[in-house]
Amino acid sequence: MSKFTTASFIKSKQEGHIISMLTAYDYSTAKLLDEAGVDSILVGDSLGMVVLGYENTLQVTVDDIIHHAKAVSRGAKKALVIADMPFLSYHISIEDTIKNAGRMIQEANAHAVKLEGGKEVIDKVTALVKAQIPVVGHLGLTPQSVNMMGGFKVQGKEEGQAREIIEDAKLLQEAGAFAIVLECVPEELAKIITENLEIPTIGIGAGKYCDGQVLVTQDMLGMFSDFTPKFVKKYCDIGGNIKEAVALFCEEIQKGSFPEKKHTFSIDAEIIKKLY
Ligand SMILES: Nc1nc(=O)c2c([nH]1)NC[C@@H]1CN(c3ccc(C(=O)N[C@@H](CCC(=O)O)C(=O)O)cc3)CN21
Ligand SMILES: CC(C)C(=O)C(=O)O
Ligand SMILES: [Mg+2]
Repeated sequence: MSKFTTASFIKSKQEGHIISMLTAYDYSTAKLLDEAGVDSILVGDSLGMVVLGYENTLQVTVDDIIHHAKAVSRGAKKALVIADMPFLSYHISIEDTIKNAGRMIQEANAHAVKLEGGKEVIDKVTALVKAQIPVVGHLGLTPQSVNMMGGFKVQGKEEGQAREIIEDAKLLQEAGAFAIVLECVPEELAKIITENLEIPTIGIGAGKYCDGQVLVTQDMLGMFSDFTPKFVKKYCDIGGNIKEAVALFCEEIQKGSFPEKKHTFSIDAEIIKKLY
């Protein structure tokens, strides 16, 4: 069991602790995030873009998420592990939804699942909670709807759409979600939603009033350069460090300065003589 639980989410909101969440797709990254003290790790379907090189998240499968969530769960000792439900894994039927989410818990050891959408997924959220599977909602820019939204664009700038997001957030809370990710919505709208809810909001491109913040780890470490959303802050330049290190390796093996004596193994000279 994780040290940071679904109950810790609600408690954090009540006590003013800002919930930290970052993505991970592998064991060693999860271990680093966990050791650094992150509250929660999301095995996001951004996996498709960051790790698998797809153009969007639509090709990611349940098996993909399970494969990576298994590795993440082994590396996360304290953090709460959330598995993203991929495109079409919770749209067809309630039965399929519970089976797919159940696999995230049973096979991958995730503690909770996240799914995108508001009123259109409420029946699925209710069924999952009834099946004892904790659910995180996701509103605003929902990348699995990229073909409906016509791109990755900020959501909720018009009154009607803003009201819809506020309403969807309330519905998700009523259905039993324990947190809601708000992606790419205006800061003042995220403030209203956060004030209206008892469950915490976790923002990504949603400003400072949310109860928690989430980023894609490769974005904040400077390891992903296909695009950089406005909401990303680069906390370091691991990508630059990797390029420098790799260039140095290539140069040193040409020059013969790597490997050195200390990187090699020895053998008795008598044996070598016999081998010639
Ligand atoms: N590496 C990575 N980071 C993410 O945050 C992320 C993913 N991948 N994949 C899944 C979704 C896709 N996301 C995205 C992708 C692009 C923009 C983007 O380019 N937005 C523009 C325009 C916003 C507007 O003005 O409407 C921006 O400037 O931020 C935003 C979110 C967020 N998620
Ligand atoms: C950006 C976060 C919230 C996400 O859904 C993902 O990484 O897939
Ligand atoms: Mg996602």
